[in-house]
Amino acid sequence: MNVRKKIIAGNWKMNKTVSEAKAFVHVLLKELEEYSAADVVICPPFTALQAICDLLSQSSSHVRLGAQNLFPASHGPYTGEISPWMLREFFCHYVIVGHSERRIHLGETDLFINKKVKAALSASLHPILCIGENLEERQQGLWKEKISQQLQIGLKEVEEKQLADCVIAYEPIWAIGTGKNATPEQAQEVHLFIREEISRLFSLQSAQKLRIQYGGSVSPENAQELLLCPDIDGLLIGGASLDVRTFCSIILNSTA
Ligand SMILES: O=C[C@H](O)COP(=O)(O)O
Repeated sequence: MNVRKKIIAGNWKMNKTVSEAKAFVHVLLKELEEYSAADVVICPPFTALQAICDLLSQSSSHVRLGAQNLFPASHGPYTGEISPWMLREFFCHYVIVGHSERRIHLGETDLFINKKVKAALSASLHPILCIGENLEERQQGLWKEKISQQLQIGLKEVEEKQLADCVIAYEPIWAIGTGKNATPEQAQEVHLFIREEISRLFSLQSAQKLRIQYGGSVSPENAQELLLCPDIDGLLIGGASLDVRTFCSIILNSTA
């Protein structure tokens, strides 16, 4: 039986001022006052973490805070970077690592992402490790090799007991922000493959416990059928998480 609790996360990317973030969270907390069916996570820009942390600490909601990135060191001469311990100050529970936008625009490699995964875990943060193939790799039938490599290197030296604190997000690059989501069949095929790879790298038991999110053009129209797939345990939502009513409708209509 699938006992994995669904996890719906909103990745705002480089969007929203602090006042916009506060207005969003006020409505979110009201809409989700009684809600606990899935874990809900908001990943705002660093600048809004303090304000959202304050709002969440005054509420009894189950909404969790996540960051969009971290640097794999506790402190030091890394201009412009944020350490895992700084994120802990805002009671962040989750941190996105390895998002394809950072891999593409900032040249992040699997090895560097692996350092971030381990840094997050050592500070008791839950890394959301993003993986996924680009259009060319999909068209050439190379997605298995790509995903296998991202998992193998991204989770290198992660202990099996730490894997329980990780979330994997499958985000096909060709589906991000394009309005062309992976079909439930395509996503399920990859999620099952990810679980098999995790079983190979760790154990069947750990693979069965691991939560695997789908991300890429999730909308109120496609969220429910994606979440009905047996190996899809949640969603990592970009564009559709920016409007609070849309985000709430996805959560309430697809996980209640
Ligand atoms: O982290 C979120 C993903 O990149 C998906 O973004 P999107 O929902 O705008 O396609």
